[in-house]
Amino acid sequence: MDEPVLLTGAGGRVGQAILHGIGDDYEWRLLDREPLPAAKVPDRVTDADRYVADITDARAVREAMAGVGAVIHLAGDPRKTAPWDSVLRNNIDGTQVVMRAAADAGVEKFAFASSNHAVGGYETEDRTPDLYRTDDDYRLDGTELPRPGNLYGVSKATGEALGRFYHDQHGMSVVCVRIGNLTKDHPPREYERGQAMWLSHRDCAHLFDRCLQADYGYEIVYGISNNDRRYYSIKRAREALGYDPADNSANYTFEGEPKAGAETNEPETGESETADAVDDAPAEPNFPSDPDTPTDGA
Ligand SMILES: NC(=O)C1=CN([C@@H]2O[C@H](COP(=O)(O)OP(=O)(O)OC[C@H]3O[C@@H](n4cnc5c(N)ncnc54)[C@H](O)[C@@H]3O)[C@@H](O)[C@H]2O)C=CC1
Ligand SMILES: O=C1O[C@H](COP(=O)(O)O)[C@@H](O)[C@H](O)[C@H]1O
Repeated sequence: MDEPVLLTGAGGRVGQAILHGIGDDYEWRLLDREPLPAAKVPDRVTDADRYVADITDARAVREAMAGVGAVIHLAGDPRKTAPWDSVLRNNIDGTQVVMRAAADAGVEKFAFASSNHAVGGYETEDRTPDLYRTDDDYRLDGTELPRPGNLYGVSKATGEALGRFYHDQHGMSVVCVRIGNLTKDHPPREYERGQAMWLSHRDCAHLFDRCLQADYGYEIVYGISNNDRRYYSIKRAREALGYDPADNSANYTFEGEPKAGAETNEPETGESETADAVDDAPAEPNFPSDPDTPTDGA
């Protein structure tokens, strides 16, 4: 794969998990609408490779895209309660701008941060909470139709469809990663659903590394760790990308503490400035809420 790799939304939680894991392995171009403090930027990235821009600004995105070999596209509104105005602008329009610029620039590989919320509607009343438990064998595997449970999920399903279009019409390799629930050092505490879809930081970095390295056409995969308790299959991620996750939420108690004797090998990342910065990331990031627009089904 040709470098550099453009990482949009580089300053956020997922972006920082990726940079903390594989920040030294690629030549990066980082784009975020917020300026990134030095602690969030790998040493080798020069000022010229840092873009403060909004992804809906087509001219700025085209400039950042020039000469890029691959894209990891994370920028957007990550809130499951996000109103339509925001997901329309940041997640749908923004994703189209980035994908179009990538296709026009001849980018080889494009990894899109989709979400579990693109298929949240499968978590019906009769399936839950059993679905979140080890002895339930129901699995979504990425071949099912999207079934969003909120407007944020609709925007992610739309991003997946845009990816299909840019693959079919322009030949760009596109992988849509339906990310589960990313948390650092331990699975979400006291949250069955979150523990079933946990994605550890190092598995996140490894998964997006595989998105940059593997050969594929168009794929939808689930981005979760190797959790015993899960309702998303990671078979396709293993087969198409060579994903080989290291972590498993079963090695932690319901409260998120490592179980005695279990291999809780998600390394403590507290020593890293970059990781500390991630930990401090706001749970509800920088998006104004708009009471006049619907947030159906949050
Ligand atoms: N954190 C998680 O567990 C999950 C995240 N995702 C997706 O992964 C992506 C990243 O999520 P997080 O890192 O958690 O979110 P975050 O809010 O921590 O990071 C998003 C970053 O994108 C930037 N950004 C937002 N809108 C932008 C725009 N219009 N132009 C330029 N930059 C913009 C923000 O400044 C921020 O640095 C999102 O697309 C989200 O929907 C999907 C599933 C789970
Ligand atoms: O798409 C996303 O999903 C995760 C997990 O969803 P939740 O319903 O369990 O909170 C969420 O944490 C993240 O912010 C969001 O972007």
